[in-house]
Amino acid sequence: MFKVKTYNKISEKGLSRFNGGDYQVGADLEAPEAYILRSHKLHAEAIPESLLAVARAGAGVNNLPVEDYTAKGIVAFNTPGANANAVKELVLAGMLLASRDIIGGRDFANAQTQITDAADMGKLMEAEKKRFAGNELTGKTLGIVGLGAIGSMVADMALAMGMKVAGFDPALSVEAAWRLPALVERKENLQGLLACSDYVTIHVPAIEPTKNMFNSDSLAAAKDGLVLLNFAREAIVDTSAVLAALESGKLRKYVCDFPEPAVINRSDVIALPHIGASTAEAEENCAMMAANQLRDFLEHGNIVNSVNFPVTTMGPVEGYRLTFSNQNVSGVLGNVLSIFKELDVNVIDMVNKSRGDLAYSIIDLAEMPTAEVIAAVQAVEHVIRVRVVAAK
Ligand SMILES: NC(=O)c1ccc[n+]([C@@H]2O[C@H](COP(=O)([O-])OP(=O)(O)OC[C@H]3O[C@@H](n4cnc5c(N)ncnc54)[C@H](O)[C@@H]3O)[C@@H](O)[C@H]2O)c1
Ligand SMILES: O=C(O)[C@H](O)COP(=O)(O)O
Repeated sequence: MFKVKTYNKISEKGLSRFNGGDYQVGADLEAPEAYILRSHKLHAEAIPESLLAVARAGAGVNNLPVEDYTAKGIVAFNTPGANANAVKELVLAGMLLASRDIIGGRDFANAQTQITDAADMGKLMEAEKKRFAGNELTGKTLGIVGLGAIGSMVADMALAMGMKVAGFDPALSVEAAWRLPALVERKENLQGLLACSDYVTIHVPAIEPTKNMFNSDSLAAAKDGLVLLNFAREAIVDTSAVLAALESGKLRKYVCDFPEPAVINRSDVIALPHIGASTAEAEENCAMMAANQLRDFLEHGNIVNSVNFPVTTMGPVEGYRLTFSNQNVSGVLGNVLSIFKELDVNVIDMVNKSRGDLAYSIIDLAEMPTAEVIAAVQAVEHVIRVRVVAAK
């Protein structure tokens, strides 16, 4: 029996993935083996000894103490790309709302409750519509910062809208590069991207190198009248620099999914309450992916889409499987295999992968390892955590 503790509201379709397995799922569980959550912040919470894995149903993991998890051999998962389409669609909405005064026009029309005659209403609308005119997106340049799952979808969408697209992503993976449309013009630095763009949309993770990436220095390079869209995280943008740029006209509009008090109720800010991934489709996709990944790890020891462990898979467990994580230094695997030799344990198959300072191994054994074997592996220098899983 595995206990999976939930934080936030997780889609039922995702949680139903635990049906048919030996699982207890709920918000009030003691000594859980796993968490599944969305944006709930876990930095301040004690980490239970029982915890083996944490699945973030979503992309950003800045709400997780990932380094602490790594030190304890706890696997942190996210769900890459599972909510990207939802964010892409809201970016389009944000650009449209910033380009034409759709919200002002809606508010104006709704305010005319005193008019009862249709002809009078029509006359007023025609007379006042010039106040809400704007610009089209076609022909304008969109700069995309971060060309991963969301950034590449936004690029496709903008090209389909007839926009020119420029991108900046110094950490672009080969896989992400393959996904990018050839028409995206690659920029070598943020300033170059800001200088050529009418709209700039941010799709990078909140990590140390992206903290306050949009500050008074970088914004100074922007084309006058830029529309900046932040559907990534608050920490990436220095809000006081954004406010100064709005005052000076350097920025025309700031569209933001992570509002701070200083941006609320300004006519040049469109503030939304972190709804980029809040569609039924994205919530289901993320929850199903997170639950599937958790089950594969808890039942078989396999790891995909972790943010701290290497991808390590060996299919479903058919007999007896021992897994262990260790600091990535030489000799650990050899020492574990020596124990198997000494204690007469037959290895059937194995895989060993590393990622930075961490390594992880899955080893299929001919028999259930005894308590003596497990304790001996756990005692090997640099081994962090040992688990045994067996076929049902
Ligand atoms: N508003 C929302 O509801 C919502 C939804 C999903 C994701 N997000 C945020 O958006 C972020 C991106 O999501 P994603 O799914 O596209 O992630 P992703 O990992 O697929 O893409 C992130 C991209 O940023 C790039 N990058 C990293 N550091 C960079 C830097 N210094 N400069 C430029 N590029 C850099 C990476 O190389 C990668 O290509 C998430 O980390 C999360 O914070 C917000
Ligand atoms: O990083 C993400 O995936 C988004 O910010 C979505 O967060 P949410 O799951 O809390 O809506």
